Amino acid sequence: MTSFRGGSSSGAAKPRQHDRDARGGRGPRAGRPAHDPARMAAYQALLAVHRDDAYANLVLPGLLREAGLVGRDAAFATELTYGTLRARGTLDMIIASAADRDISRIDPPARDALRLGAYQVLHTRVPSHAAVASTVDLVHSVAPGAAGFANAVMRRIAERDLDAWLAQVAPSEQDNPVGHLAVAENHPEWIVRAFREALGGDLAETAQLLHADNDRPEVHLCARPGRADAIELADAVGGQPGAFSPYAVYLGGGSPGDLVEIKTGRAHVQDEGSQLVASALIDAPIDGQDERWLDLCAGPGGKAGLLAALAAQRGAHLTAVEVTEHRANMVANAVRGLPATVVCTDGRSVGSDRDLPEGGFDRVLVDAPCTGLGSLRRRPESRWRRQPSDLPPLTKLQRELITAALRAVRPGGLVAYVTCSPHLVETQVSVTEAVRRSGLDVEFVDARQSLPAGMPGLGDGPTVQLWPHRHGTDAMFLALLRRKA
Ligand SMILES: C[S@@+](CC[C@H](N)C(=O)[O-])C[C@H]1O[C@@H](n2cnc3c(N)ncnc32)[C@H](O)[C@@H]1O
Repeated sequence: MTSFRGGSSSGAAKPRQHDRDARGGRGPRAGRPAHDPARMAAYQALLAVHRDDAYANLVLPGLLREAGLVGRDAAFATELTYGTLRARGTLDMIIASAADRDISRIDPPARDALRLGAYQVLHTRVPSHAAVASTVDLVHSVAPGAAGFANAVMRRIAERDLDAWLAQVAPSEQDNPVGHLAVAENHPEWIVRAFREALGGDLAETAQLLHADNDRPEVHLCARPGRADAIELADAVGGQPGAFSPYAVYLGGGSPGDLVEIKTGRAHVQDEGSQLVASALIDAPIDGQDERWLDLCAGPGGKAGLLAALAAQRGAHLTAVEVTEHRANMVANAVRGLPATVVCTDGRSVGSDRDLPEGGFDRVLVDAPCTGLGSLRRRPESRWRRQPSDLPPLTKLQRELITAALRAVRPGGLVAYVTCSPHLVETQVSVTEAVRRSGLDVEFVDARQSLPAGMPGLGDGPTVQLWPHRHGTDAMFLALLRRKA
């Protein structure tokens, strides 16, 4: 049932942003061989993230496999990798203070090894002497000339606990409460300011959010409507049905990729918040025809998979648009066997692409490219990679895609604008500006009405902001718009 229309990959993957870590970084074998596969796997993951702009969640499974790490060793390597990446900014301040030099003046291989070592000393139950010795061994292996330096720095770090270091390197709580919180909770200050603003200025709640960002999130599955039932799926995988989405299952442990339910397309991995905002578009009432659904930014296909499964149940058809070819292929996989057409084109070409006629759709999802600040807990490195300068090009694209969606939907139809970011500039500002500039007659629909009855913490409407610390979901934003004429 699924068809695919290919196109150019005009919006090719964004160019890599090389930070100063890109200058170097060595794998093992430069000096003494390492005898600690778990720490070496974590080190190599850090190296790939900092030198090659890799994503830890993509690169680590392969490193664990190559090293033959399973069970507790794999869990330890994972904890070291994710924890070190999350805490990087604060660890760097502590390392710089202990080394008495700017972090940029420490060679990348030694720097990553020290980050791993400092994380163990300050955040884990690994005894300090073991953390110091294993770090020096690691530096011997990857940057032999820096072993003495690493030994001295690690010993200095191990002289104090985390609170004592925070008192030394963080701004004082009285003078700069946001700066203090940022260092104590391992987030860049500009992100803490943005979160606080989105939470109405409530610093105590912001602290809860930052804390939730630092917790290892559960894996959520989506039981595909018509193919699986959430309660049966939860039983089958040893998980729990979700608190809010009727399709959600919280996976207790294990690797989701190994589950037969995933391999056979009965379920897919998807944060519960993503399930809620996608299904809210379909559950909101509209008058008249309701068969032509459009997902304007579909790659890699999580929401398209859910929408296409719902389309199969409700006699609708999904057009799933994605600008990059490799992501369009992922969408095609996600909707295989379901009533969907995948179109590889720019979503802004509504009216000029034959697959995207003006007024040709009853429901349109715009899950726009964004900073992803709402899923920091799932992407440990991204909080230190993102910059405020990412916002202007993203918000421009967001507004253009919303405008395209408003042109694609028929009068009376609905558009859902979704971001995986709570940054007000990407949420409220993008959507109100796009509506204002569109010149079309558009009204905001109360999105809370399309979420499960009794769901707490949804604010005053009409838009909805989900939160990790309130709902256990990623911080997804949802605005529902009805085109009146
Ligand atoms: C936030 S992601 C969408 C996630 C997706 N809805 C899901 O649930 O898996 C945004 C997607 O929009 C794509 N994109 C970026 N610019 C686009 C454009 N001009 N037209 C269509 N897709 C675009 C990106 O390549 C990316 O795959």
